[in-house]
Amino acid sequence: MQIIGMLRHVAMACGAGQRPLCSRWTSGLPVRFLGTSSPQSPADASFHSASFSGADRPQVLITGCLQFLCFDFPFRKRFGKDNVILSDIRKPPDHVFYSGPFLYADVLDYKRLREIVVNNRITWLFHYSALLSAAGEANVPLARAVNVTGLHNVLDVAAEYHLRLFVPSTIGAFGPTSPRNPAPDLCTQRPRTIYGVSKVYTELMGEYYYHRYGLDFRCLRYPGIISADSQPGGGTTDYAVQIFPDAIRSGKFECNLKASARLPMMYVQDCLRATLEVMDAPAESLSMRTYNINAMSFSPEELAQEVLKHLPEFQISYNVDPVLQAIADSWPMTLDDSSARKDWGWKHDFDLPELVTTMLNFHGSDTRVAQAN
Ligand SMILES: NC(=O)c1ccc[n+]([C@@H]2O[C@H](COP(=O)([O-])OP(=O)(O)OC[C@H]3O[C@@H](n4cnc5c(N)ncnc54)[C@H](O)[C@@H]3O)[C@@H](O)[C@H]2O)c1
Ligand SMILES: C[C@@H](O)[C@H](N)C(=O)O
Repeated sequence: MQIIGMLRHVAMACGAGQRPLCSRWTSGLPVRFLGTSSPQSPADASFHSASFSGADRPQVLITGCLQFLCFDFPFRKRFGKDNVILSDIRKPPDHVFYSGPFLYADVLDYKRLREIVVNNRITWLFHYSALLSAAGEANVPLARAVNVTGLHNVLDVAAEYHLRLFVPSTIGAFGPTSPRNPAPDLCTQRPRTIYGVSKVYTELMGEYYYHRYGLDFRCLRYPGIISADSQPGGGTTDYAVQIFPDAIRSGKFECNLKASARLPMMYVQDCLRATLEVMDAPAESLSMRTYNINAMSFSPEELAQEVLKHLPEFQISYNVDPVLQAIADSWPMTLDDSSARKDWGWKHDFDLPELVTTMLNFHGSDTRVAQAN
């Protein structure tokens, strides 16, 4: 029903002339990108994968790259500095602006996305723009626009230009009626946040475009991602990022989730490696288009215990936010990622002790540099 509703919405928008490129219809579906192409079978879909070989380096576009997940380093290292275009609607900091191509790209602007893809001969697209769980509940219309309408634009551009498309999903795509320990790849998914609903829609639409148009869509359900490079962007798992700078700077941390709120988490380096690995995987090795990936699973209490091993004076207190806690309660405690491990060899490197050592070292050296300056 949800998909039909969305398609109806697109149909109405086209009828009202809001989408100039949406002028033709096939089998009752919007075909702003279809031209004369006919539906492709999944077997045809592997054609797109096979076309990237030898010296044929992917030309990469990344949307929404400026906030939490810092894609610059591994992606440019992997594909070459000039072959990766970073984009966002925010103003880039110096280190991003001077490190390689950066463009303004609002994912709500379909024509601009097409222009960037055509002018730069883009072949792979990583679509990261989104509003996260807490930010989405704070502004549902904006989350619906960026996470759903933005996704429509990206899917259509990717299908039109035969791009390989990666879009992350999340543990937030599960809901209170999903199995929690662990959540398998395929199960009931009835999330209660606009973020989760938009990500289930992403998974289904990507799979649909794969079957219907042969789009090479690949998707991973990320756990809560922990990185030291930037500020978290309004998620339920943000506490597990903020605890480290607070522990180093003040020796204290006030947590907005319960001590026992256990969630799946992953260090950013594992997350980005998984993303590159699934994009590199031969199409024939993928038995599905959306995979769970798992690394560690911990509660605030357990994370604090691990921090205490390094900082014996560290104190954690709890001031539980009921909205965030309700979201956390509806998410899995851990994910079953056996299919990712079997199909394309996924294996995480960072468990809780390595994560804590790495994060504290990063913020410790950061603080020491700041003090020295
Ligand atoms: N951070 C996590 O723990 C986590 C976990 C699971 C999945 N993910 C997924 O990874 C992706 C990135 O997450 P994040 O933590 O970096 O999010 P974030 O909120 O920190 O960053 C999102 C980026 O999207 C950009 N954006 C917003 N509106 C836009 C628009 N109209 N056009 C273009 N860009 C726009 C923002 O400027 C921002 O830079 C999201 O799709 C999210 O669902 C993240
Ligand atoms: C889990 C993830 O999708 C994001 N960090 C959030 O909490 O919303």
